[in-house]
Amino acid sequence: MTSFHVENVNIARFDSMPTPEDLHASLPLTERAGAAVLRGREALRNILDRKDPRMFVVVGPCSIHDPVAGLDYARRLKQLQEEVQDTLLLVMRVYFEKPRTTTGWKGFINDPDMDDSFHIERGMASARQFLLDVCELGLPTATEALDPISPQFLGDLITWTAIGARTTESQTHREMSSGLSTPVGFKNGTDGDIGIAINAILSASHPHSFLGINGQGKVSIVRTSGNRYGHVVLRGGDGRPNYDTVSVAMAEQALAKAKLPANIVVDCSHANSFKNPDLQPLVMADVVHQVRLGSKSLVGVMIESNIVGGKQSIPADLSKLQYGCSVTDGCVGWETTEKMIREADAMLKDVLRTRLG
Ligand SMILES: O=C[C@H](O)[C@H](O)COP(=O)(O)O
Ligand SMILES: C=C(OP(=O)(O)O)C(=O)O
Repeated sequence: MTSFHVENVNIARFDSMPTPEDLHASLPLTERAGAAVLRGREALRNILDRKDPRMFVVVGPCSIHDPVAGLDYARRLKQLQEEVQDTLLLVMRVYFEKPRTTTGWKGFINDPDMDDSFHIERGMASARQFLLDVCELGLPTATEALDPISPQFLGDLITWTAIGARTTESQTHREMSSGLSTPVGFKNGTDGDIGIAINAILSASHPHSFLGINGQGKVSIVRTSGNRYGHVVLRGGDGRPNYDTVSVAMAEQALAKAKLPANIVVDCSHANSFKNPDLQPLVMADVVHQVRLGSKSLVGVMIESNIVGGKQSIPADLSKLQYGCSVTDGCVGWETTEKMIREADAMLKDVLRTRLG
């Protein structure tokens, strides 16, 4: 035993977490929730394989911070899904992990009490409960996979995964994606570079071996078989949108050059709307218009939406939080969301027949 302090110099302490199996045992996947996940994944694969002419819409809050409001949102979305199911597959954004440009609240798993107490063990359990509740409604869910360990805890409840603009270039995230059970949308970089998303799709389509944990929480060599359902998400960047016809055509060319299927999703938020939620309907209408004009590569859109439009900062006194309003990026409110989706449904009705040819 030496007196040298050379290891974990900057680690204050380790606290234990339940294992993924422990959490699954206390909050098991139900028959109904599992069926919703499988149905949603199959529908997405069919859209990406051009066996289903519909578009998918990843829609919901920028981040979940209040499960009660989140479930209120999910119930509304479920009703809307029934109305538009012939043209659109709605997948609820259930984002618990927020990548920050510098610092800020990192989401419901990391800090469920939003007071820097960082009860990750409770955050993970509440996140699983929330996902179960949404899947029980029969709604498919979408999330950003940021922490490479989280999918072991939550992956059975996820239908679509995003790799964010800040992590698409990360080898860790590409390796993780190669083993995910869902289709994965890779965002272009924050600087607008779509090349990193194409490299990510290529990388994730191959098998990888890397370090991770298994269901018993044991450090393991994870060996994956590769994920062939990677696709690009255009989110704009460097202060410029990239959902216009020229940008979409350039993305199609880049995908063709890489011998990848032309599957493109447009994120109506972020740099595509200069983070101004009021502009998201314009982006969505433009994308749907491109589909009406014959675009076959546009398979989906993303909307940041909540019950109440806009955003709020996290107050020191949490009782002052406005119900149903984002604490991260600004969102469109529920009425606008309904209008955007109903208008898209109406615009797509007569063109879907021609999409599979
Ligand atoms: O979607 C959410 C944000 O755009 C992302 O987490 C970055 O946020 P930030 O720039 O406020 O840190
Ligand atoms: C962080 C997000 O997006 P991006 O990675 O495009 O910034 C998001 O969709 O929540």
